[in-house]
Order: sequence, then structure tokens, then C-alpha cells
Amino acid sequence: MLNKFFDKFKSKKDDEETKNTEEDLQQEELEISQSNENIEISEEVNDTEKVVEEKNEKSETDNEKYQEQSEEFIEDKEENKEGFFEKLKNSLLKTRDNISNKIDQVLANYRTVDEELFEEIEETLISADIGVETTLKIVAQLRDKVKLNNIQDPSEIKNVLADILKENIINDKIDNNLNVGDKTIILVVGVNGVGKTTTIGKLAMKFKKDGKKVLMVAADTFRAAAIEQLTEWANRAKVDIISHKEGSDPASVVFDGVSAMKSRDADILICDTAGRLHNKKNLMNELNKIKRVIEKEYPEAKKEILLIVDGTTGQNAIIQAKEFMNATDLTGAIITKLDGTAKGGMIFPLEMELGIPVKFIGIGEQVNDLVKFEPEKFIEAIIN
Ligand SMILES: Nc1nc2c(ncn2[C@@H]2O[C@H](COP(=O)(O)OP(=O)(O)OP(=O)(O)O)[C@@H](O)[C@H]2O)c(=O)[nH]1
Repeated sequence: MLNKFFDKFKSKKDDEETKNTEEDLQQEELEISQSNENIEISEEVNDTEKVVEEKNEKSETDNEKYQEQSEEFIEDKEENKEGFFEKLKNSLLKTRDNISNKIDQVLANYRTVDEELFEEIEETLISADIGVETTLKIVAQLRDKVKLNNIQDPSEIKNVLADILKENIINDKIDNNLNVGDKTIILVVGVNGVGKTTTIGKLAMKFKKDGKKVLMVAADTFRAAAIEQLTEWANRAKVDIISHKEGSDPASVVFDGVSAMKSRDADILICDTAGRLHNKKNLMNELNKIKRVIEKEYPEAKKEILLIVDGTTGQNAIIQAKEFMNATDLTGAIITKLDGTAKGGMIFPLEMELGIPVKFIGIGEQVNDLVKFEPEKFIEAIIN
């Protein structure tokens, strides 16, 4: 019965390009719902799980290590706030060097504030991955503020610039908080290799630490490895995972996930998805179908669609964000790998040009290296 179900959806997937009308999607959802009445929720029947079981012994030490780390989410503890800021600052050293130190070098060459100075600041910000459009906006505001306050001394410029950066990303239009309520479904999107799986694992541990019951859904069914890796993180975080075999319909895994969320009374459902940008239409259809299933099956749950981007890719991450914005309604982004890059300036165009709020940043490979994005602290860490 199960095989028949998967075969049916596999052949449907091949036809996906030509079947994207409203009626088709409704019909597909109906079929998912009918078929699911006849199958068990996936953990017991999943081939991938067997592979993972064999690997469990090997990863047991890893799991213990991650468990220990999850005990100390240092940013949560009041007494560690200062230590946390130091850690953030150290993680962002390369970006800080690229922005703060370079601005210092520019300012040191000027005795008065003139147009040439503004142009050099412009070049510095563009080369620090802040992007042309965002940089032009920031420097225009800088010119205005300097003129308005009759600032003549170049050494005052850096503080004014820091204030402008803060004003642009700390405002009512950008909500950097995750919309987590009693029942929350988080759809995680992004291309391969950006740190999606690791981030989902870190998030799951974080929520668990907050006392939430978490459930994962392996809806990146495109590659067996993606299902395996997520299962490994679910084991580490000691949370349940719903998965089907490779090649099955992502929306049907999500359907099972939502059903399990209800029956097991889970608080947060985190769904991994495949991010194949080479076929935008397929990606859009797949994400829309998943969204419809969630909306239909659990309309009252809070929803987040989080884009994961790799901070080390700078402006490429902005291009990816635009593509995903066209494919779905993103509610926020998580920037990974900011610890190893000088390109952290890309956070500004992401928020200022694209209006995508950054909710968390990844500053390392360890479990507690996913930190809530606090714009003020971030700006202080990269420029002061
Ligand atoms: N330094 C650093 N490494 C990170 C961070 N987040 C993830 N990584 C590493 O990035 C690599 C890729 O992470 P994955 O989670 O496997 O990425 P993915 O997007 O799921 O990749 P695929 O499974 O290939 O699609 C791993 O080696 C992670 O440890 C981070 O914030 N900082």
C-alpha cells in the first residue's frame, strides 16, 4: 500500500511542471489526506532510519558532546551577558575589521569633512558587502546628518555612521523576533550547504531548552543524505522526526508531520525543505503545496518561513534571498557562518533593501553558536 502511494506521487512529481492549477493542488491535497488515512506515520517504516541506526554508535559520542553544549546556552543567562557580547564581538572580528577598521583608516587621512571623504566611505561600505543601493542610502543620510549638525571633524563621523545604521534596522518595520506561540510551524528554506540542517538542529535544542516539545519533519526528500543528516540531529536533540523515503512527496511528509504534531501535542514543528534553485517553478510549486497543506491542516498555528543563507557568500546570499522571496512569503532569515567571514555587512541590504528581518545568526559550528539577532549589539560589535 505504502509503495503504491509513493509510486503514485513519484510519477505525479514528474508531471509537476504541467500541473499547477488551483484545482490540481486541491486535488493533490485531497489525495494526500486520503492516502494518509491508510499509512502509519513514518518513523517505523522509514528505510533511512535503518541506515541511521547503524551509524548511531558512531555518533553517540557526538550526541553526548552536543547534549553538554546544549546545557549552556550562554546568552540566556543574565550573568553571562558581558561574556556573550565579547563572544559575539570575537566571532565578528573579520567583519569588524572590514567595516570599523577600514573606516578608521579612511578617516585618519582627512582633516576636514568633504565630498571626497564621503566617496571613500561609500567605497569602503560597498566593498564590505553592504551593497550599492544600501550604501548609497546610508551615505546620503550621513551627508544630511553631517550638514544638519555642522560636523567638521572627521573623527566624529564614525559615531554618526553607527547611529544611522542603527536607525535603519531598528524600527517598527522590522521585527527580529521569532513568531513563536503555543503552536508554531516553522518552514526552513535555503539552498544546499548553507547550514540548514545544523541550524534546524540548533533551533530544536534551543526550543527544547525553553521547555517546548519539538518535532522535526524531513521534507527535503530530494536527497537521502538530507534525511539522514536531519535524523542524526533529531537524535542529538532527542526530538521525534517524521520522514519518508527519498523521492517521496514533500507535502505528504509535512501532512504527516502536522498530524503527528497534533496527536503528540508538540509545540513546535520544524520542517526542512529542498532548495533547488535551478528550477524555480518546481521550487515555487513545492513550497506553495506545503504551505497549503499546513494552512489547511493547522490554520490556527503560528507560521514562520525562515530562509537560511550562508554569510560567507556575501552578495550571493542577497541574490538567493531575492529568488526565494519570489518563490514564497519569507517571514525572516537566519545568517549562518558569520564567524568565518568579513562579509557580515550583507545583513544590511537583506533588511534594508529586501525587508527580510534577520531572526538568528550562526557564529560557529557548536550547538550554542546560534544566537538571536540583536541589531544594536550587532552594530556595536562591528563598528564603534
Ligand atoms: N563556522 C560555522 N559553520 C557552520 C555554521 N552553521 C553551519 N556550519 C557548518 O556548515 C556546514 C554545512 O552545514 P549543513 O547543516 O550540513 O548544511 P545544509 O544546508 O543542511 O547542507 P546540505 O545538507 O548539504 O544541504 C557544516 O560543516 C556545518 O557545521 C556556522 O554558523 N558557523
